[in-house]
Amino acid sequence: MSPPHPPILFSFASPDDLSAALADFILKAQREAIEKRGKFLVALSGGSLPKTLTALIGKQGVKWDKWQVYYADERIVPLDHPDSNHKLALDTLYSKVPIPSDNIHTIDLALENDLEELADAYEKELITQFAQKDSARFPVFDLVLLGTGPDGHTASLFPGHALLSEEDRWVAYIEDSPKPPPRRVTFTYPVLNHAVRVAFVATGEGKKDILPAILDTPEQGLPAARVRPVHPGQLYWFVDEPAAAQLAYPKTPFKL
Ligand SMILES: O=C1O[C@H](COP(=O)(O)O)[C@@H](O)[C@H](O)[C@H]1O
Repeated sequence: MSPPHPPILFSFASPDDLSAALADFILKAQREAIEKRGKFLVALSGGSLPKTLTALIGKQGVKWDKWQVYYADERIVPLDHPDSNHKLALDTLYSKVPIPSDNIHTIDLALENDLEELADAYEKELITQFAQKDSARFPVFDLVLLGTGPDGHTASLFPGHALLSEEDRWVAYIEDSPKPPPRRVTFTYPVLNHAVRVAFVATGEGKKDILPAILDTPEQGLPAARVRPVHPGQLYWFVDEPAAAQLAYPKTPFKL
């Protein structure tokens, strides 16, 4: 099997420039996905990511009715709680665009007392979506959008955690997240690393110390550095200048 492609790093002068380029990138991914399978399968993160998607609001060509959106990770709190990744995406994006609510796949909080069951139920929701055409062992998202914390975690995969070695489950749970809230569910590497494309987005000075550890010395094995989609999948990094300040990794001029 061919080795994974190296990550492609795009750096932008400002968060607004980044957001505009990311919107064009997403639109291209959407076009290709709809041509290929009639829908656009996207996984979203929480944290600082949703606000980088606001350039999609009102953008020509976005086929919101074709999007099927899942969460790369979610915190076990009510869906209208300020810590909920869904609430963040709803407030920042969905409430401002015509995406059908049936196309947004949230966790089932009726199962919150049994996280194994809750994670299984979310995994089944993926199986329903992907079983139609992809008979592969893993779901193949058209686009996974990730962030990384200052500790190098991504989704809810934290440094040194046992979940970094999960090879079978698509959705796993943790009850000891070092970042609150402690109870969460997360996609595992088998899902993240079978996507057609994965894009990390990192903005601001707060990310400048961790990015070299992820991109320049990936052998350190930080959770974000372990995202390497299998061939022919492609990994992209969208960063702004303050986040990129200490990176040696070569930048590629942005083009679609
Ligand atoms: O807890 C989380 O953190 C990461 C990174 O968040 P950021 O605010 O530092 O960008 C986020 O990607 C993840 O979805 C979230 O649950």
